[in-house]
Amino acid sequence: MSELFHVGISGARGRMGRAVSQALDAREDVMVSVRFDWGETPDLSLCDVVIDFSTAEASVALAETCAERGGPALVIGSTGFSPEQEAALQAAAEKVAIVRSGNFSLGVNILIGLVEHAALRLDARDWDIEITEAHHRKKIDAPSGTALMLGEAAAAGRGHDLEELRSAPYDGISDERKTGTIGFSSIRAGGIVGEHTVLFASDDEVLTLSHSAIDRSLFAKGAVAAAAWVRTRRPGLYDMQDVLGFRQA
Ligand SMILES: NC(=O)C1=CN([C@@H]2O[C@H](COP(=O)(O)OP(=O)(O)OC[C@H]3O[C@@H](n4cnc5c(N)ncnc54)[C@H](OP(=O)(O)O)[C@@H]3O)[C@@H](O)[C@H]2O)C=CC1
Ligand SMILES: O=C(O)C1=N[C@H](C(=O)O)C[C@H](O)C1
Repeated sequence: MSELFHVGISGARGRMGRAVSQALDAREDVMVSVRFDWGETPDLSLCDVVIDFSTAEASVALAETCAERGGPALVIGSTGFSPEQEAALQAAAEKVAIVRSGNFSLGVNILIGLVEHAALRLDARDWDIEITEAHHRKKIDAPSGTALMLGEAAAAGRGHDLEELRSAPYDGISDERKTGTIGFSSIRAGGIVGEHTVLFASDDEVLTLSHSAIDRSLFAKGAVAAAAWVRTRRPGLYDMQDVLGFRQA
């Protein structure tokens, strides 16, 4: 049996925190040493790794604390980071190992590769890209973290950063859409767990790639796998592509 390790859960009373707790219960090699939410000060010395699904602001504060004290390692699932907050995570990762992903599912991480490949093959002079995502009414950030990762993969396929190709949100009267740009559309309704569709559209045909999350335990299991992987890593900012071995050094 593998060596026992100690995990903290940040955002423990939230939807994902509770799912992570259940996923950890199913493992014999893990002990949950700390659970915390907003306003609570955890004893981080009790953890080898913290799994964090809270808010962007809380995740940055936690990463900075872990960087200052040289650990524990982190798995960050929160979404909705500003560019400044992304830079702060990057800086913290110089001192502590962090896996950060907007989606811990295997299917989405395979979809990322498919989208990059399709964007490379489908000429930007003919093919627009539109990413649609649907989530439950309680989700506060849009586009979702997953949609942004898919947008980054599409842009990378075309040799650009997302911000260079991103089309403006649609609302009221606007200019015509520039061919080959990447747009985002969001739905917030009911209890939808997570739906993502990447649509490639030319004047003649439409190619659709999509992923549906059936239960959020899916994300929790992926985050626990990331925790087992990251606890022995050197400082750095990693993602699920690293954990799954999809990105070789
Ligand atoms: N990467 C992925 O695969 C997935 C990512 N997510 C993302 O994870 C995040 C959480 O989602 P979800 O669980 O649905 O949200 P919830 O609102 O259900 O849970 C968030 C939790 O974080 C807690 N929290 C707030 N501030 C802090 C803090 N400073 N320190 C510790 N905990 C804090 C909240 O506590 P309190 O209620 O006391 O404020 C709450 O318990 C979102 O950003 C979401 O987009 C969600 C699913 C999958
Ligand atoms: O908030 C959620 O619920 C989800 N958030 C993640 C995102 O922003 O992409 C992942 C998943 O789709 C569920």
